Amino acid sequence: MASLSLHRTLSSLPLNPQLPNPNPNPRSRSLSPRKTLTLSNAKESERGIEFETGDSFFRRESAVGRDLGVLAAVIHGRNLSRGPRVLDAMCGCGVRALRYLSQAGAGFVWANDAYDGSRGLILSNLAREPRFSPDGERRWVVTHLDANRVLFESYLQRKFFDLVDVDSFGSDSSFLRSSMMALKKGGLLYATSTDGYSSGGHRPQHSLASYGAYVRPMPYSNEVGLRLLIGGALREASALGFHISPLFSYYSYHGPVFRVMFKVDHGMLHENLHYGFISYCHQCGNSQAFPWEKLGQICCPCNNGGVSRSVVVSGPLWTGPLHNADYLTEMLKLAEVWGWAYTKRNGIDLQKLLNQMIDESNPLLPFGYIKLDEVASRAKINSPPVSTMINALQKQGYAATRSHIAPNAIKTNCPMGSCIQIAKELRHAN
Ligand SMILES: C[S@@+](CC[C@H](N)C(=O)[O-])C[C@H]1O[C@@H](n2cnc3c(N)ncnc32)[C@H](O)[C@@H]1O
Repeated sequence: MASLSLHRTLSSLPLNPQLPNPNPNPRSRSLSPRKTLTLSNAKESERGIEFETGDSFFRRESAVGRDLGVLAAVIHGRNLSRGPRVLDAMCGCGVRALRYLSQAGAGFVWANDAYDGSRGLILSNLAREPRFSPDGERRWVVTHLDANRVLFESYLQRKFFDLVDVDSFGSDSSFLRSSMMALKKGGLLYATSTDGYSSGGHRPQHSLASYGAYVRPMPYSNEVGLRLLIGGALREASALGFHISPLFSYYSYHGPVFRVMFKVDHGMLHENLHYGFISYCHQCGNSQAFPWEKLGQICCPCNNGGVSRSVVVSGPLWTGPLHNADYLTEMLKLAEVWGWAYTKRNGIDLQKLLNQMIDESNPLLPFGYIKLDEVASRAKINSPPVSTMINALQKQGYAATRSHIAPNAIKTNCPMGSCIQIAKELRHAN
Protein backbone atom coordinates (compact mmCIF):
# COMPACT_ATOMS: atom_id res chain seq x y z
CA MET A 1 0.00 0.00 0.00
CA ALA A 2 2.80 2.33 1.04
CA SER A 3 4.72 1.65 -2.17
CA LEU A 4 1.58 2.23 -4.22
CA SER A 5 1.06 5.65 -2.72
CA LEU A 6 4.76 6.47 -3.20
CA HIS A 7 4.36 5.48 -6.81
CA ARG A 8 1.33 7.76 -7.17
CA THR A 9 3.12 10.66 -5.52
CA LEU A 10 6.11 10.34 -7.79
CA SER A 11 3.96 9.78 -10.85
CA SER A 12 2.17 13.04 -10.21
CA LEU A 13 5.45 14.99 -10.27
CA PRO A 14 6.49 16.69 -13.52
CA LEU A 15 8.08 13.85 -15.46
CA ASN A 16 9.57 15.68 -18.36
CA PRO A 17 13.14 16.82 -17.74
CA GLN A 18 12.57 19.43 -20.41
CA LEU A 19 10.13 21.13 -18.05
CA PRO A 20 12.25 21.76 -14.98
CA ASN A 21 10.57 22.77 -11.76
CA PRO A 22 11.46 26.44 -11.41
CA ASN A 23 11.02 26.55 -7.65
CA PRO A 24 11.99 23.30 -6.01
CA ASN A 25 12.30 22.89 -2.30
CA PRO A 26 14.68 19.99 -1.87
CA ARG A 27 14.63 18.70 1.67
CA SER A 28 17.70 16.60 1.70
CA ARG A 29 19.88 16.33 4.72
CA SER A 30 22.85 16.51 2.38
CA LEU A 31 21.87 19.95 1.16
CA SER A 32 24.45 22.38 2.45
CA PRO A 33 24.57 26.14 2.37
CA ARG A 34 26.31 27.80 -0.56
CA LYS A 35 29.98 27.49 -0.33
CA THR A 36 32.46 28.41 -2.98
CA LEU A 37 36.09 27.44 -2.89
CA THR A 38 37.06 29.75 -5.73
CA LEU A 39 36.84 33.47 -6.26
CA SER A 40 33.34 34.55 -7.15
CA ASN A 41 32.59 34.38 -10.87
CA ALA A 42 36.01 32.87 -11.46
CA LYS A 43 36.76 31.74 -14.99
CA GLU A 44 38.16 28.24 -15.00
CA SER A 45 39.60 25.93 -17.61
CA GLU A 46 39.95 22.15 -17.43
CA ARG A 47 41.63 20.16 -20.19
CA GLY A 48 40.86 22.98 -22.61
CA ILE A 49 37.22 23.38 -21.56
CA GLU A 50 36.31 26.84 -20.26
CA PHE A 51 33.54 27.55 -17.78
CA GLU A 52 32.57 29.84 -14.94
CA THR A 53 31.93 28.89 -11.35
CA GLY A 54 29.85 31.83 -10.07
CA ASP A 55 28.67 31.23 -6.51
CA SER A 56 28.33 27.48 -7.01
CA PHE A 57 30.28 24.97 -4.97
CA PHE A 58 33.43 24.30 -6.97
CA ARG A 59 36.59 22.50 -5.93
CA ARG A 60 39.47 23.03 -8.33
CA GLU A 61 41.30 20.05 -6.82
CA SER A 62 38.51 17.73 -7.98
CA ALA A 63 39.70 18.15 -11.58
CA VAL A 64 41.52 14.80 -11.37
CA GLY A 65 38.31 13.09 -10.24
CA ARG A 66 36.54 14.70 -13.21
CA ASP A 67 39.33 13.55 -15.59
CA LEU A 68 38.89 9.99 -14.32
CA GLY A 69 35.11 10.20 -14.79
CA VAL A 70 35.46 11.38 -18.39
CA LEU A 71 38.04 8.69 -19.29
CA ALA A 72 35.86 5.93 -17.77
CA ALA A 73 32.78 7.25 -19.61
CA VAL A 74 34.62 7.10 -22.94
CA ILE A 75 35.74 3.50 -22.38
CA HIS A 76 32.18 2.53 -21.39
CA GLY A 77 30.76 4.37 -24.40
CA ARG A 78 32.78 2.17 -26.79
CA ASN A 79 30.30 -0.65 -26.18
CA LEU A 80 27.26 1.53 -26.83
CA SER A 81 25.60 2.20 -30.16
CA ARG A 82 25.37 5.94 -29.38
CA GLY A 83 27.00 8.35 -26.92
CA PRO A 84 26.28 7.54 -23.28
CA ARG A 85 23.20 8.95 -21.52
CA VAL A 86 24.56 10.66 -18.43
CA LEU A 87 22.90 12.02 -15.30
CA ASP A 88 24.99 14.55 -13.40
CA ALA A 89 22.77 14.50 -10.31
CA MET A 90 24.58 17.22 -8.33
CA CYS A 91 26.21 19.30 -11.01
CA GLY A 92 27.34 22.44 -9.12
CA CYS A 93 28.26 24.89 -11.92
CA GLY A 94 27.81 22.14 -14.55
CA VAL A 95 31.48 21.45 -15.25
CA ARG A 96 31.07 17.66 -15.26
CA ALA A 97 28.00 17.83 -17.48
CA LEU A 98 29.95 20.03 -19.89
CA ARG A 99 32.94 17.71 -19.89
CA TYR A 100 30.80 14.58 -20.39
CA LEU A 101 29.20 16.31 -23.40
CA SER A 102 32.29 17.70 -25.04
CA GLN A 103 34.99 15.19 -24.04
CA ALA A 104 33.16 11.90 -23.40
CA GLY A 105 30.86 12.27 -26.41
CA ALA A 106 27.74 11.90 -24.27
CA GLY A 107 24.59 11.62 -26.36
CA PHE A 108 22.44 13.19 -23.63
CA VAL A 109 23.27 14.81 -20.29
CA TRP A 110 20.79 15.69 -17.57
CA ALA A 111 22.44 18.31 -15.33
CA ASN A 112 20.71 18.69 -11.99
CA ASP A 113 21.49 20.65 -8.87
CA ALA A 114 19.08 21.39 -6.04
CA TYR A 115 20.33 24.97 -5.85
CA ASP A 116 18.21 26.90 -8.34
CA GLY A 117 20.31 30.05 -7.90
CA SER A 118 22.90 28.43 -10.18
CA ARG A 119 20.48 28.06 -13.10
CA GLY A 120 21.81 30.95 -15.23
CA LEU A 121 25.38 29.85 -14.58
CA ILE A 122 24.80 26.22 -15.60
CA LEU A 123 22.82 27.25 -18.68
CA SER A 124 25.56 29.61 -19.83
CA ASN A 125 28.28 27.00 -19.19
CA LEU A 126 26.37 24.30 -21.09
CA ALA A 127 25.59 26.74 -23.92
CA ARG A 128 29.14 26.01 -25.12
CA GLU A 129 27.66 22.74 -26.40
CA PRO A 130 24.76 22.66 -28.93
CA ARG A 131 21.48 22.02 -27.13
CA PHE A 132 20.16 19.85 -29.97
CA SER A 133 21.77 17.10 -32.01
CA PRO A 134 21.69 17.30 -35.85
CA ASP A 135 18.58 15.04 -35.79
CA GLY A 136 16.79 17.50 -33.50
CA GLU A 137 17.11 15.54 -30.25
CA ARG A 138 17.87 17.36 -27.02
CA ARG A 139 21.48 16.85 -25.93
CA TRP A 140 21.15 18.39 -22.47
CA VAL A 141 18.66 19.63 -19.91
CA VAL A 142 19.05 21.46 -16.62
CA THR A 143 16.84 20.96 -13.55
CA HIS A 144 16.88 22.01 -9.91
CA LEU A 145 15.37 19.12 -8.03
CA ASP A 146 16.40 16.89 -5.20
CA ALA A 147 18.71 14.28 -6.73
CA ASN A 148 16.62 11.41 -5.36
CA ARG A 149 13.54 12.78 -7.08
CA VAL A 150 15.33 12.89 -10.45
CA LEU A 151 16.69 9.39 -9.93
CA PHE A 152 13.34 7.88 -8.93
CA GLU A 153 11.50 9.67 -11.74
CA SER A 154 14.00 8.34 -14.27
CA TYR A 155 13.42 4.86 -12.91
CA LEU A 156 9.63 5.24 -13.00
CA GLN A 157 9.73 6.56 -16.56
CA ARG A 158 12.09 3.74 -17.59
CA LYS A 159 14.50 6.43 -18.86
CA PHE A 160 17.65 4.73 -17.67
CA PHE A 161 21.17 6.14 -17.83
CA ASP A 162 24.51 4.67 -18.89
CA LEU A 163 26.29 6.74 -16.25
CA VAL A 164 25.04 8.35 -13.06
CA ASP A 165 27.44 10.76 -11.36
CA VAL A 166 26.61 11.62 -7.73
CA ASP A 167 29.01 14.17 -6.31
CA SER A 168 27.48 14.74 -2.91
CA PHE A 169 28.50 16.53 0.26
CA GLY A 170 29.26 14.15 3.14
CA SER A 171 28.04 10.60 2.73
CA ASP A 172 26.47 9.51 -0.54
CA SER A 173 24.65 6.63 1.12
CA SER A 174 21.15 8.11 0.70
CA PHE A 175 21.62 8.23 -3.09
CA LEU A 176 23.20 4.85 -3.80
CA ARG A 177 20.07 2.76 -4.21
CA SER A 178 18.13 5.30 -6.29
CA SER A 179 21.23 5.82 -8.47
CA MET A 180 21.41 2.11 -9.22
CA MET A 181 17.69 2.01 -9.97
CA ALA A 182 18.18 4.76 -12.56
CA LEU A 183 20.98 2.89 -14.36
CA LYS A 184 20.78 0.68 -17.42
CA LYS A 185 21.98 -2.92 -16.99
CA GLY A 186 25.76 -2.86 -16.79
CA GLY A 187 25.77 0.93 -16.35
CA LEU A 188 28.28 2.99 -14.39
CA LEU A 189 27.76 4.71 -11.07
CA TYR A 190 30.35 7.32 -10.10
CA ALA A 191 29.85 7.78 -6.36
CA THR A 192 31.57 10.35 -4.18
CA SER A 193 31.72 10.73 -0.44
CA THR A 194 33.45 13.41 1.60
CA ASP A 195 32.57 11.63 4.81
CA GLY A 196 35.99 11.44 6.47
CA TYR A 197 34.38 10.99 9.91
CA SER A 198 33.21 7.48 9.07
CA SER A 199 36.59 6.16 7.96
CA GLY A 200 38.62 7.56 10.89
CA GLY A 201 37.12 5.10 13.36
CA HIS A 202 36.53 7.64 16.11
CA ARG A 203 32.78 7.83 15.46
CA PRO A 204 31.59 4.25 14.94
CA GLN A 205 27.95 5.36 15.35
CA HIS A 206 28.49 7.70 12.40
CA SER A 207 29.89 4.98 10.12
CA LEU A 208 27.05 2.71 11.22
CA ALA A 209 24.47 5.35 10.28
CA SER A 210 26.10 6.08 6.92
CA TYR A 211 27.31 2.68 5.80
CA GLY A 212 25.96 0.07 8.22
CA ALA A 213 29.48 -0.74 9.45
CA TYR A 214 31.34 -0.17 12.69
CA VAL A 215 34.80 1.25 12.08
CA ARG A 216 37.72 1.39 14.52
CA PRO A 217 40.89 3.47 14.10
CA MET A 218 43.32 1.72 11.76
CA PRO A 219 46.54 3.03 10.16
CA TYR A 220 45.04 2.75 6.67
CA SER A 221 41.80 4.57 7.49
CA ASN A 222 41.62 6.34 4.12
CA GLU A 223 41.52 3.00 2.33
CA VAL A 224 38.89 1.93 4.87
CA GLY A 225 36.87 4.97 3.70
CA LEU A 226 36.87 3.62 0.13
CA ARG A 227 35.98 0.13 1.37
CA LEU A 228 33.10 1.49 3.42
CA LEU A 229 31.69 3.21 0.36
CA ILE A 230 32.04 0.08 -1.78
CA GLY A 231 30.56 -2.10 0.99
CA GLY A 232 27.60 0.27 1.28
CA ALA A 233 27.05 0.13 -2.48
CA LEU A 234 27.28 -3.66 -2.47
CA ARG A 235 24.57 -3.86 0.18
CA GLU A 236 22.27 -1.49 -1.72
CA ALA A 237 22.90 -3.42 -4.93
CA SER A 238 22.09 -6.73 -3.23
CA ALA A 239 18.79 -5.32 -1.95
CA LEU A 240 17.86 -4.67 -5.59
CA GLY A 241 19.10 -8.06 -6.78
CA PHE A 242 22.12 -6.42 -8.47
CA HIS A 243 25.85 -6.71 -7.98
CA ILE A 244 28.65 -4.19 -8.30
CA SER A 245 32.31 -4.23 -9.22
CA PRO A 246 34.63 -1.28 -8.63
CA LEU A 247 36.41 -0.13 -11.81
CA PHE A 248 38.58 2.27 -9.84
CA SER A 249 38.66 3.68 -6.34
CA TYR A 250 40.29 7.05 -5.81
CA TYR A 251 41.13 8.83 -2.59
CA SER A 252 42.11 12.48 -2.63
CA TYR A 253 43.30 14.26 0.49
CA HIS A 254 41.74 17.52 -0.76
CA GLY A 255 38.50 17.29 1.17
CA PRO A 256 39.15 14.41 1.84
CA VAL A 257 37.21 12.91 -1.06
CA PHE A 258 36.47 9.22 -1.69
CA ARG A 259 35.39 8.39 -5.24
CA VAL A 260 34.50 5.01 -6.69
CA MET A 261 33.40 4.19 -10.22
CA PHE A 262 31.17 1.10 -10.10
CA LYS A 263 29.87 -1.15 -12.83
CA VAL A 264 26.39 -2.18 -11.77
CA ASP A 265 25.11 -5.47 -13.16
CA HIS A 266 21.80 -7.23 -12.67
CA GLY A 267 21.66 -10.50 -10.74
CA MET A 268 22.85 -11.13 -7.24
CA LEU A 269 26.19 -12.74 -6.42
CA HIS A 270 26.03 -15.47 -3.82
CA GLU A 271 29.73 -16.29 -3.82
CA ASN A 272 32.91 -14.24 -3.79
CA LEU A 273 31.07 -11.36 -2.24
CA HIS A 274 34.25 -9.84 -0.76
CA TYR A 275 32.09 -8.49 2.04
CA GLY A 276 33.41 -9.07 5.51
CA PHE A 277 35.51 -7.75 8.35
CA ILE A 278 39.07 -6.59 8.77
CA SER A 279 41.16 -6.61 11.89
CA TYR A 280 44.29 -4.73 12.90
CA CYS A 281 46.49 -5.72 15.80
CA HIS A 282 48.01 -2.74 17.60
CA GLN A 283 50.51 -5.07 19.22
CA CYS A 284 52.14 -6.63 16.15
CA GLY A 285 50.87 -4.30 13.38
CA ASN A 286 49.38 -7.11 11.24
CA SER A 287 45.95 -7.06 9.60
CA GLN A 288 43.61 -9.83 8.53
CA ALA A 289 40.37 -10.09 6.55
CA PHE A 290 37.74 -12.63 7.52
CA PRO A 291 34.14 -13.47 6.68
CA TRP A 292 31.25 -13.13 9.15
CA GLU A 293 31.34 -16.88 9.90
CA LYS A 294 34.74 -16.39 11.57
CA LEU A 295 33.64 -13.46 13.73
CA GLY A 296 33.76 -15.50 16.90
CA GLN A 297 37.29 -16.72 16.24
CA ILE A 298 39.27 -13.52 15.81
CA CYS A 299 42.75 -13.95 17.10
CA CYS A 300 46.15 -12.74 16.14
CA PRO A 301 49.24 -14.89 15.50
CA CYS A 302 51.25 -12.61 17.80
CA ASN A 303 49.14 -13.77 20.71
CA ASN A 304 49.74 -17.46 19.98
CA GLY A 305 46.29 -17.84 18.54
CA GLY A 306 44.64 -16.34 21.61
CA VAL A 307 42.20 -13.43 21.60
CA SER A 308 44.21 -10.25 21.93
CA ARG A 309 42.91 -7.05 23.47
CA SER A 310 45.08 -5.21 20.95
CA VAL A 311 42.99 -6.40 17.99
CA VAL A 312 40.38 -3.99 16.62
CA VAL A 313 37.79 -5.04 14.06
CA SER A 314 35.92 -2.97 11.44
CA GLY A 315 33.10 -3.98 9.17
CA PRO A 316 31.26 -5.27 7.40
CA LEU A 317 32.88 -3.64 4.41
CA TRP A 318 34.40 -4.48 1.02
CA THR A 319 37.47 -6.69 1.32
CA GLY A 320 38.00 -7.27 -2.43
CA PRO A 321 39.98 -5.47 -5.14
CA LEU A 322 39.75 -1.67 -5.31
CA HIS A 323 40.25 -1.50 -9.07
CA ASN A 324 39.86 -3.33 -12.36
CA ALA A 325 43.37 -3.29 -13.88
CA ASP A 326 42.14 -3.87 -17.47
CA TYR A 327 39.75 -0.94 -17.29
CA LEU A 328 42.45 1.30 -15.79
CA THR A 329 44.87 0.27 -18.54
CA GLU A 330 42.34 1.38 -21.17
CA MET A 331 41.91 4.68 -19.32
CA LEU A 332 45.68 5.18 -19.19
CA LYS A 333 46.06 4.48 -22.93
CA LEU A 334 43.35 7.04 -23.68
CA ALA A 335 44.95 9.60 -21.35
CA GLU A 336 48.23 9.11 -23.25
CA VAL A 337 46.55 9.52 -26.65
CA TRP A 338 44.81 12.69 -25.46
CA GLY A 339 48.02 14.11 -23.97
CA TRP A 340 46.51 14.14 -20.48
CA ALA A 341 48.86 11.56 -19.02
CA TYR A 342 51.96 13.51 -18.22
CA THR A 343 50.46 16.83 -17.21
CA LYS A 344 50.39 17.61 -13.51
CA ARG A 345 47.16 18.98 -12.06
CA ASN A 346 47.24 20.25 -8.49
CA GLY A 347 50.49 18.37 -8.03
CA ILE A 348 49.02 15.09 -9.34
CA ASP A 349 50.45 13.39 -12.42
CA LEU A 350 47.58 11.44 -14.01
CA GLN A 351 49.88 8.89 -15.62
CA LYS A 352 51.59 8.21 -12.29
CA LEU A 353 48.25 7.96 -10.51
CA LEU A 354 46.79 5.50 -13.04
CA ASN A 355 49.97 3.40 -13.00
CA GLN A 356 49.91 3.29 -9.21
CA MET A 357 46.29 2.17 -9.25
CA ILE A 358 47.16 -0.54 -11.79
CA ASP A 359 50.02 -1.71 -9.53
CA GLU A 360 47.68 -1.72 -6.52
CA SER A 361 45.47 -4.17 -8.44
CA ASN A 362 48.04 -6.97 -8.13
CA PRO A 363 45.92 -9.85 -6.76
CA LEU A 364 48.79 -10.88 -4.44
CA LEU A 365 48.42 -7.66 -2.47
CA PRO A 366 46.10 -7.71 0.54
CA PHE A 367 43.85 -4.83 1.63
CA GLY A 368 45.36 -1.87 3.52
CA TYR A 369 48.83 -0.41 3.45
CA ILE A 370 51.75 -0.16 5.83
CA LYS A 371 53.02 3.31 6.68
CA LEU A 372 56.80 3.37 6.75
CA ASP A 373 56.63 5.64 9.80
CA GLU A 374 54.99 2.76 11.66
CA VAL A 375 57.71 0.34 10.49
CA ALA A 376 60.37 2.85 11.56
CA SER A 377 58.86 3.44 14.97
CA ARG A 378 58.47 -0.30 15.65
CA ALA A 379 62.06 -0.90 14.41
CA LYS A 380 63.31 2.18 16.30
CA ILE A 381 65.10 3.48 13.22
CA ASN A 382 64.58 6.32 10.74
CA SER A 383 62.01 5.67 8.05
CA PRO A 384 63.57 4.04 4.94
CA PRO A 385 62.82 5.65 1.54
CA VAL A 386 59.70 4.13 -0.04
CA SER A 387 61.40 3.02 -3.28
CA THR A 388 64.32 1.42 -1.40
CA MET A 389 61.92 -0.51 0.83
CA ILE A 390 59.82 -1.67 -2.15
CA ASN A 391 62.93 -2.90 -4.00
CA ALA A 392 64.15 -4.76 -0.92
CA LEU A 393 60.76 -6.43 -0.39
CA GLN A 394 60.53 -7.46 -4.04
CA LYS A 395 64.05 -8.90 -3.92
CA GLN A 396 62.90 -11.09 -1.04
CA GLY A 397 60.00 -12.35 -3.14
CA TYR A 398 57.20 -10.25 -1.66
CA ALA A 399 54.67 -8.30 -3.71
CA ALA A 400 55.12 -4.61 -2.93
CA THR A 401 54.05 -1.32 -4.43
CA ARG A 402 53.21 2.26 -3.51
CA SER A 403 49.72 3.27 -2.47
CA HIS A 404 48.10 6.20 -4.28
CA ILE A 405 46.35 6.94 -0.97
CA ALA A 406 49.37 7.54 1.26
CA PRO A 407 52.70 8.76 -0.18
CA ASN A 408 54.84 7.33 2.64
CA ALA A 409 53.21 3.89 2.64
CA ILE A 410 53.52 0.58 0.82
CA LYS A 411 51.09 -2.13 -0.09
CA THR A 412 52.69 -5.49 0.49
CA ASN A 413 51.96 -9.07 1.44
CA CYS A 414 54.97 -9.02 3.75
CA PRO A 415 54.05 -9.34 7.46
CA MET A 416 54.98 -6.44 9.74
CA GLY A 417 57.67 -8.48 11.54
CA SER A 418 59.54 -9.14 8.27
CA CYS A 419 59.08 -5.51 7.16
CA ILE A 420 60.79 -4.42 10.39
CA GLN A 421 63.60 -6.90 9.81
CA ILE A 422 64.13 -5.79 6.20
CA ALA A 423 64.06 -2.10 7.19
CA LYS A 424 66.73 -2.75 9.84
CA GLU A 425 68.91 -4.63 7.34
CA LEU A 426 68.58 -1.71 4.91
CA ARG A 427 69.92 0.63 7.58
CA HIS A 428 72.99 -1.55 8.01
CA ALA A 429 73.46 -1.83 4.24
CA ASN A 430 73.69 1.99 3.93
C1 LIG B 1 30.24 18.80 -4.26
S1 LIG B 1 29.09 19.87 -5.03
C2 LIG B 1 29.08 19.38 -6.70
C3 LIG B 1 30.26 19.85 -7.47
C4 LIG B 1 30.25 19.50 -8.93
N1 LIG B 1 29.80 18.17 -9.21
C5 LIG B 1 31.66 19.71 -9.50
O1 LIG B 1 32.31 18.74 -9.96
O2 LIG B 1 32.13 20.86 -9.48
C6 LIG B 1 27.58 19.23 -4.47
C7 LIG B 1 26.37 19.90 -5.10
O3 LIG B 1 25.23 19.14 -4.73
C8 LIG B 1 24.14 20.01 -4.58
N2 LIG B 1 23.19 19.28 -3.73
C9 LIG B 1 23.28 19.01 -2.41
N3 LIG B 1 22.27 18.21 -2.02
C10 LIG B 1 21.54 17.94 -3.13
C11 LIG B 1 20.40 17.14 -3.38
N4 LIG B 1 19.81 16.46 -2.41
N5 LIG B 1 19.94 17.06 -4.64
C12 LIG B 1 20.55 17.73 -5.65
N6 LIG B 1 21.62 18.52 -5.46
C13 LIG B 1 22.12 18.62 -4.23
C14 LIG B 1 24.72 21.26 -3.99
O4 LIG B 1 23.92 22.39 -4.32
C15 LIG B 1 26.11 21.31 -4.64
O5 LIG B 1 26.12 22.13 -5.77
